[in-house]
Amino acid sequence: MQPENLLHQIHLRTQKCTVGCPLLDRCLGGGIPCNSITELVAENGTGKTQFCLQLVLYAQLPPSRGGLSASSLYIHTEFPFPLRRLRQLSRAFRSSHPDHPVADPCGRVFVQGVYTADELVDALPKIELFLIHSKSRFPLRVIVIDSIAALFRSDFDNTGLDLRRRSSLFFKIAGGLKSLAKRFGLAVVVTNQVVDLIEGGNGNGVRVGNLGVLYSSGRRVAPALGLAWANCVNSRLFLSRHDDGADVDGSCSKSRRRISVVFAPHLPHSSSEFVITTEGVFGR
Ligand SMILES: Nc1ncnc2c1ncn2[C@@H]1O[C@H](COP(=O)(O)OP(=O)(O)OP(=O)(O)O)[C@@H](O)[C@H]1O
Repeated sequence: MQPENLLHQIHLRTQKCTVGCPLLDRCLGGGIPCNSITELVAENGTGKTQFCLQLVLYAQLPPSRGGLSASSLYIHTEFPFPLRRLRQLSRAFRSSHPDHPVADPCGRVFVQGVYTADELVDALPKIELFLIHSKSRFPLRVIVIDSIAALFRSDFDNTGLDLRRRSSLFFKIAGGLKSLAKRFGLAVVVTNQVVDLIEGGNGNGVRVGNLGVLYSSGRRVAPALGLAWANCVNSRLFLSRHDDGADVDGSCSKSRRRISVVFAPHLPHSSSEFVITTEGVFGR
């Protein structure tokens, strides 16, 4: 067997979950892969949460339509959970899939608030028990953590001790999630924020993935949580935003949004523009 055949087989065997748009699925090689952790990284308001909300609804579709016939667990780390938006997307999902057998798709999304990294570590064995004992027609196959960065924003100082404690928590959380993902065939998605990089500097001097530099809203940015966390995720997708200026009536500004593959074991570099509408997130 040649190495490239092996890679081809792994790629074919990994089930993917549609993100709810054929153009975006194509850019992502079929959707969000199971058995691994995918990170969405972007500045505030770019659409990370919109992607995740759409994913947990579309995961309910059968595999013949790109889904996993699955329920999802949405762990939110910032208050409040966007329930109204989930309901709005759910209505759009229902009208585009009138034959979907579930009357209320929101009922297949379990929502849990977790507000510290230690709480998340404590939640992992409970999620494992739930996965072991769940006998649902729609088994839990998607876990979203929105956002992982928020768990590490406070409570940690810039001392050696705290940095070690932080890295150790990264590895505990990512190790636990990866093990669950592999054992139960889960698609795990985590969102991460960005920090501004000082113009002229080269960040931490380490290039991670296909894109040398990341720009959003005209600013050079880098994923929050740094290199230790970058090594914890399998795939990283970067969502960027570029404002085109104010509308004619001056009421609001239009944003062009783009999703790009920074690194992924199963994908070359690719990218797609996308828009967010009342009905959801769509590539174009
Ligand atoms: N009902 C809606 N109709 C159209 N666009 C919407 C709607 N709700 C949200 N949006 C768009 O989604 C954007 C917010 O996206 P989202 O909350 O996913 O950002 P985010 O990247 O998760 O930000 P944060 O890091 O602050 O959570 C809004 O700026 C708006 O453009």
